[in-house]
Amino acid sequence: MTGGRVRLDGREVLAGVDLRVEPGDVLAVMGPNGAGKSTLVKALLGLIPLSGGRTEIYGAAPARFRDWKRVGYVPQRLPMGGGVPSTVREVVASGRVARQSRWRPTSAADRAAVDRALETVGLTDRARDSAHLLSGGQQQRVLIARALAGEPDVFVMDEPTAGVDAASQAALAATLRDLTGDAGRTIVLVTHGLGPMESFVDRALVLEHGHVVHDGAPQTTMGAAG
Ligand SMILES: Nc1ncnc2c1ncn2[C@@H]1O[C@H](COP(=O)(O)OP(=O)(O)OP(=O)(O)O)[C@@H](O)[C@H]1O
Repeated sequence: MTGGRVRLDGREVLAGVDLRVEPGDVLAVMGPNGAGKSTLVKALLGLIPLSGGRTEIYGAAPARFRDWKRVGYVPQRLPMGGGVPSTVREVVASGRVARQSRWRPTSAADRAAVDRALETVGLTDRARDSAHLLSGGQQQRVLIARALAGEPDVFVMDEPTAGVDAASQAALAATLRDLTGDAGRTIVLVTHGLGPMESFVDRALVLEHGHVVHDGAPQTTMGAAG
């Protein structure tokens, strides 16, 4: 993103953000409530239009980007679709859609990836339940599993551990740590505290009032989970 600006309801929410995420970066986006963190990650993916500046994903403007299987997005909460209630497994399997085509519908590899993702977040035994009937923290784990199932190169996660209990946070941190390092995945995650992720997050971007006030090594005060 270069000079990224976003206006919402006449207010400048992102005030000219420059951010370059390199392959293999593990970046935490931090800052107080309302600083623009969610807006930033949505704008990076083209989910919110910029009012100034530009952003590219693997060299393409979001509207022209086609290779969505490379990107796994974890939104802040499960979108409440108005249609037929989906099971946990169906939501997780939707993370494979960008890998499928009319000519190559669900394969054994897809099913195995969904099984692995469910297992990783500890929801194998809830696979047939309606996702909307799960608790908030469980729904968060469903969204994480959906991104994992897609086996993307880059994960963009908006407060993945919000509302998730300590044991599940530690499990998620271990999963993310395995995706970094030699596995080479790129992670951009919004969080209020690094908590168990402190050992592998190598860069923190701190926003205040839509401005970047820090971009570099995480500072010790950022460790506390929040
Ligand atoms: N759709 C919208 N319309 C108008 N204003 C919005 C909209 N979405 C967000 N905002 C405003 O933009 C600002 C930044 O919101 P954003 O959700 O990006 O903050 P955040 O840093 O992610 O906060 P939090 O830590 O509470 O999740 C807030 O003041 C919010 O009220």
